[in-house]
Amino acid sequence: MIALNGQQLTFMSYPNGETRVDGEQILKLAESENRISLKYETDGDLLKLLFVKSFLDDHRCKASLLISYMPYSRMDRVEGSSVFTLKYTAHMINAMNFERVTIIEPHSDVSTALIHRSEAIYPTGDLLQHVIEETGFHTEKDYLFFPDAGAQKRYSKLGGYRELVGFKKRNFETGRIEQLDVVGTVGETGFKAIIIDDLCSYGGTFLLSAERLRELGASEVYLLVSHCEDSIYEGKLLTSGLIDRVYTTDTILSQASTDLMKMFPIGGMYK
Ligand SMILES: O=P(O)(O)OC[C@H]1O[C@H](OP(=O)(O)OP(=O)(O)O)[C@H](O)[C@@H]1O
Repeated sequence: MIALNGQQLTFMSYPNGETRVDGEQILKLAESENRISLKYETDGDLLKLLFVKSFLDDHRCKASLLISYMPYSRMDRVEGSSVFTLKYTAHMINAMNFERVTIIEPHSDVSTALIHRSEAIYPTGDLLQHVIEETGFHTEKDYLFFPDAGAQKRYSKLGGYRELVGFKKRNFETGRIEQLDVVGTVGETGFKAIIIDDLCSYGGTFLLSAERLRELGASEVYLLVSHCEDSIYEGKLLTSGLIDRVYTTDTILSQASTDLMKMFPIGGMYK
């Protein structure tokens, strides 16, 4: 999905699948300085972004870009036979020459290192306050849980909480999380835990996290994840009985289809 200055653009397709871009629609919304928002749904959105930005360039209109979820941000290194596709996605975005690129919670610093004139923003800090109020979380006796060192680093500015960190091993051939150990100890049992991370795909990471936290004595386990794919509904997390509620945003997810999920409209806020 592409929005220009807060208005979603519509695209038609030619019979062979090529995209028909309506220049009149773009020019009606265009100003001398423009904000393009990308809500990544398919790779085709990257091509649409190129068409819109190039058309604005031809009309001497400047544009900045907001990326709700940075596509390929997890492919931030070479792993086995997996290609470093984030690097090539960043090349594409750099070639479009935006004035400024703002990325909502990229998976790692590699995204902002590769994309020119970019910055990352982290709405999870604000959302955590909502979750704390809604769940009755006590900072003196309850815990935040980061499933891996990357999550702990990403949210290192969230000070003043008791923390537990996971150490996870993913099999890159199958994509499955094969092991997740908790680093740190807890005092009393019967505590609440909020798992915090950037992305939920099938939810395997959080299923194992919730299992470990319950074994340690957690009585309530919540998940706060900034980006959530619709594939969460195909995984076992929501039916496991191990998670009390999932809090996420609309940066990827289309809708919260169960009461177990709460979706904050962040993508809209940053349009
Ligand atoms: O729902 P799931 O399928 O479990 O995926 C979610 C996990 O995947 C991502 O990490 P990833 O394992 O890619 O992190 P890495 O950079 O440490 O490999 C993300 O940060 C979550 O931790």
